[in-house]
Amino acid sequence: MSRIVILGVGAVGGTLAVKLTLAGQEVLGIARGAQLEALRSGGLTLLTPEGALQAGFPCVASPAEAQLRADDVIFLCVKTQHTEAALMQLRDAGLRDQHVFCFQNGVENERLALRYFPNVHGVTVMLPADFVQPGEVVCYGAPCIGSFDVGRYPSGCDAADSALVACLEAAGFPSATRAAVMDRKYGKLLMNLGNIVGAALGEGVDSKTVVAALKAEAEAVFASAGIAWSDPAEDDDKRAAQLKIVEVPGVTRVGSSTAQSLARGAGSVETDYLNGEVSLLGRLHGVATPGNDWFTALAARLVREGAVPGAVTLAEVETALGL
Ligand SMILES: NC(=O)C1=CN([C@@H]2O[C@H](COP(=O)(O)OP(=O)(O)OC[C@H]3O[C@@H](n4cnc5c(N)ncnc54)[C@H](OP(=O)(O)O)[C@@H]3O)[C@@H](O)[C@H]2O)C=CC1
Ligand SMILES: CC(C)(CO)C(=O)C(=O)O
Repeated sequence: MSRIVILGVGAVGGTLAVKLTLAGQEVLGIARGAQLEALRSGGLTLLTPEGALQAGFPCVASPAEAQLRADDVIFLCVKTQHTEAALMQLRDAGLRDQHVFCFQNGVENERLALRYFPNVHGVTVMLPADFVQPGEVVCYGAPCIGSFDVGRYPSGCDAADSALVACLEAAGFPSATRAAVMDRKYGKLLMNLGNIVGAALGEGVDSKTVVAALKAEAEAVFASAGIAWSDPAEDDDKRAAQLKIVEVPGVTRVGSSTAQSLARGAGSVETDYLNGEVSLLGRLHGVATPGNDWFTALAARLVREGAVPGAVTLAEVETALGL
């Protein structure tokens, strides 16, 4: 397939860059900060349950330096709070009708992208990976590192989706086109409501009751809003069996992408577009979402205070949520 430009070479973008490069695909990374320096000097190392992989690929600091081509395919792999700025950079760099694939959680990225670009696709990302050290990503999925559903936004599938699925499969990611890809992304959003819970409490804490309360609010909101959703883990037994979270020897998993943002001191988290999406929909459709509201506010507080994962006690959460 033609050149793939990966905007955001972190956990998801970095994993894709290494696996696609090793499969012979032309890749250009767009990265920043210490990660850009590390990628330029030593490439990216991917630690997986089955051993380490390493790849070098060209990297630039912004879309303006990418010399975008008419047939480039863009992978958006930044967290949602960085999407608008990334889209502006792409537009200023001359992006027009090239296909943009949102390899991101939440359901807002595609809508943001479609305001500026006509060919936008959603991707459901099943790929548990940590990015904490520049130059290194750790993947915990086995026997496959990750899997994807791909489809046009808001719905449908086209030749670009099929070409991408073939390319992802050739790189070792079980993938499928899906005409209703956003149904899947709403289902994935339910899973991601627990991101901030694990980040706040720390990964070892039993937070099942808390997460179930957040999901129940979201399901009530989806029902009132008439939003269809499907569970990405349940309705495809074959692919579910292909990806389990397992240990990587010598490494302790940090946790969700939200926990990693706190651990890295990244200065922002994605919660406004995960739990905050539920709050927004609740307000639009007259459904109370006190648990998701509370965690969205908590996330902002944790960022403000420079907190690390595990800074909050279960007792504080249970009191706040009345559990
Ligand atoms: N990590 C995971 O296990 C999973 C993540 N996801 C989703 O995938 C998406 C990406 O997450 P993830 O890979 O974890 O994120 P990361 O924070 O690991 O990687 C994103 C990278 O993009 C960089 N970046 C942001 N804006 C720009 C820009 N304009 N130009 C260049 N670089 C930029 C960030 O830099 P900086 O750090 O300086 O902000 C960071 O290095 C999110 O929506 C997430 O929810 C989905 C499934 C699993
Ligand atoms: C499902 C999970 C938690 C995998 O790590 C994820 O999507 C994320 O980290 O954002």
